[in-house]
Amino acid sequence: MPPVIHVDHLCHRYGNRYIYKDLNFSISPGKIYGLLGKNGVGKTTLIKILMGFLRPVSGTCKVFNEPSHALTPDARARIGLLFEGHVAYEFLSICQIEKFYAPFYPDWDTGIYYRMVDKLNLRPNHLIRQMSCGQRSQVVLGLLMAQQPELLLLDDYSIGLDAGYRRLFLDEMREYSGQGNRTVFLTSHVIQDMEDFVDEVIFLERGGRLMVTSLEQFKNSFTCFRLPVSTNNDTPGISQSITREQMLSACPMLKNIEIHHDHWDLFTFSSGRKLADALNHINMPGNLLEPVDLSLEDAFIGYTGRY
Ligand SMILES: Nc1ncnc2c1ncn2[C@@H]1O[C@H](COP(=O)(O)OP(=O)(O)OP(=O)(O)O)[C@@H](O)[C@H]1O
Repeated sequence: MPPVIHVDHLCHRYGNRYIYKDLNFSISPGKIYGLLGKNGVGKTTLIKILMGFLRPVSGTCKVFNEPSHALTPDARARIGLLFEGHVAYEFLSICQIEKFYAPFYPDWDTGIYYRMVDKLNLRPNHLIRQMSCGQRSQVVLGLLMAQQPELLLLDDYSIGLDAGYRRLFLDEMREYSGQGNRTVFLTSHVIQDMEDFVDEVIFLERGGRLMVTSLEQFKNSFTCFRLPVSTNNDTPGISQSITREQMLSACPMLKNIEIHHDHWDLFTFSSGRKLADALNHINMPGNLLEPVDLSLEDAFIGYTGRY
């Protein structure tokens, strides 16, 4: 099956500052993809390119095999967009906004829209700008679901939502993605939401390095091991005189190290055995490594670093 999104040698810059020089990835239909990366790496920029708000400086970004900045109306009608959690046209009421959106989408289903917004128990002429953030997200859900899009692009759907509304949103998305070959591509700063939700994660790092992997594969292969720090050189552990940079350059299989006062957390894609051997080889106490359980958020911070 052809990819839903195909990004090839994508380059973008603001002024003379490059955000990415050579970004490449593909998105297959029928899966939920979560784009993860630290603040400022270029997630929103990528979403803006995918949504056609920005034209890439060079390279291609195709959605349904058409350049994202020049999509035909037919291709547009297959895509549901949510940008930074916002619903546009807040001056409209619940029923007015439905009438406004409907003609743009050939598969529009008014019943789906009202199934979502009826949960709010508000009058149809209630204005969107007079709603709470969570209530608005219910209208957003109704507008997105009624389009019955094949691809949903969601930028920061969780802005301002409490845990209950976030859960509601994700439940609807899960139901949506379970029907046919529907694809979701989302960003969120709430990593724990992604843990039970996404199939694939796309890690974007500063400078445009990118890793696409299944969530399961990432959680199975990216691990953390704890090494105690030797206090006053009389307890077993890593010597206090060694720096993080020395350790990283002596042991290339380490992706990252977090230093705490009494221990180091070592993040790696290697097995405990291989890491222990590598540490022993450079006269570090590899035999003291202890595996650490990681949530997706821990793994994300371990992978990308804190700052
Ligand atoms: N219009 C613009 N002009 C100049 N620089 C910009 C513009 N928009 C974004 N940037 C810069 O590009 C970089 C990437 O921004 P972007 O908003 O894509 O990051 P992000 O990964 O979405 O960040 P966050 O997680 O904080 O939302 C940032 O350093 C930002 O300051």
